[in-house]
Amino acid sequence: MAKCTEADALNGKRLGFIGFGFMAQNLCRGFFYKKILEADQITCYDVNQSILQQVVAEKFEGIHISASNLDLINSSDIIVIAVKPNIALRLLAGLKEAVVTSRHLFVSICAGISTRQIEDVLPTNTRIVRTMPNSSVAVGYGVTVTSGGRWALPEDLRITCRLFESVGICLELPEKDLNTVTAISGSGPAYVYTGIDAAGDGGSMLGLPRDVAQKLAAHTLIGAAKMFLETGQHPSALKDSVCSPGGTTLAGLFALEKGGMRALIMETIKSAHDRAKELEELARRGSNI
Ligand SMILES: NC(=O)C1=CN([C@@H]2O[C@H](COP(=O)(O)OP(=O)(O)OC[C@H]3O[C@@H](n4cnc5c(N)ncnc54)[C@H](OP(=O)(O)O)[C@@H]3O)[C@@H](O)[C@H]2O)C=CC1
Ligand SMILES: O=C(O)[C@@H]1CCC=N1
Repeated sequence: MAKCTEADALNGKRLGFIGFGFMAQNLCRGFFYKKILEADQITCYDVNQSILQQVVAEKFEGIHISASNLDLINSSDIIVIAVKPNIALRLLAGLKEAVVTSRHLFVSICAGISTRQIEDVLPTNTRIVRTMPNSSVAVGYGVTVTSGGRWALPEDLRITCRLFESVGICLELPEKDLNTVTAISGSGPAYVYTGIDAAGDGGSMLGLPRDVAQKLAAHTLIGAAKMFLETGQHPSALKDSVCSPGGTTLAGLFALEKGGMRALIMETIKSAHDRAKELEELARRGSNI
């Protein structure tokens, strides 16, 4: 598991987003927040031009808006593919050959789609890095995993990691693991939000203001995660240290175990992984169902 750092890898690079929906905006917000790129270095294109103009004016002043994906590629060095998986391959296959040149690096954030699928629709030798970031990049606490395609150079992985490391942690793993990563950290924020929401309901049921209960739950998550990461102790040992004999925690854990929490989390990850694999096949057909 390689961790990447490269201080000046992004100097002067121009970054373009194909698709400027939730995730592209999260990334852009993170890059702005961490001041990793100047607004002038970023270009975006989205089919929803009027919404795009409004979003850029309100949140990302100074970034460029392209008139088409072709224009965007012409004016960018690093192209982030940020459309839905079922759209990506057909969109890329529709690009004229001459538009994609050896100076371009394509960075896909699409769930399920393999580097081989992208390579197959772009000119031979096109450099591609597949990534799986998560939405927390927006606040600088993202988790991203990268994997290089057949023609990606070590420098391409360094640049990509530099980019994503600026908005969280970034690891490089073999591509065979990317669907599992998607199921854990890519989709993970949604599981966590559901847990915070449920804690809000539980607290509220007992008379605590819902927002207070949600905040307690969120900070408890941050604290427990930091304890695990910083002490290096096994999660079971940390759990045991909270459980006083005959106390409240074991009473709560008993309810969790009866409800099948462990199996449920494992099943959740397996289901999301299996869906990522399905997306690979669906992308081939240009379908999402
Ligand atoms: N959301 C997340 O937390 C994460 C998402 N991802 C991946 O990121 C990608 C984008 O997801 P997300 O941001 O959630 O999706 P969104 O639907 O919010 O964003 C995609 C955007 O691309 C637009 N679009 C559609 N066709 C084109 C086109 N031909 N050219 C340019 N833009 C186009 C869409 O418009 P329209 O809506 O009109 O179709 C939409 O605005 C997906 O592949 C997903 O797997 C990865 C990690 C986390
Ligand atoms: O739900 C999805 O398919 C995308 C990929 C990971 C997070 N959102």
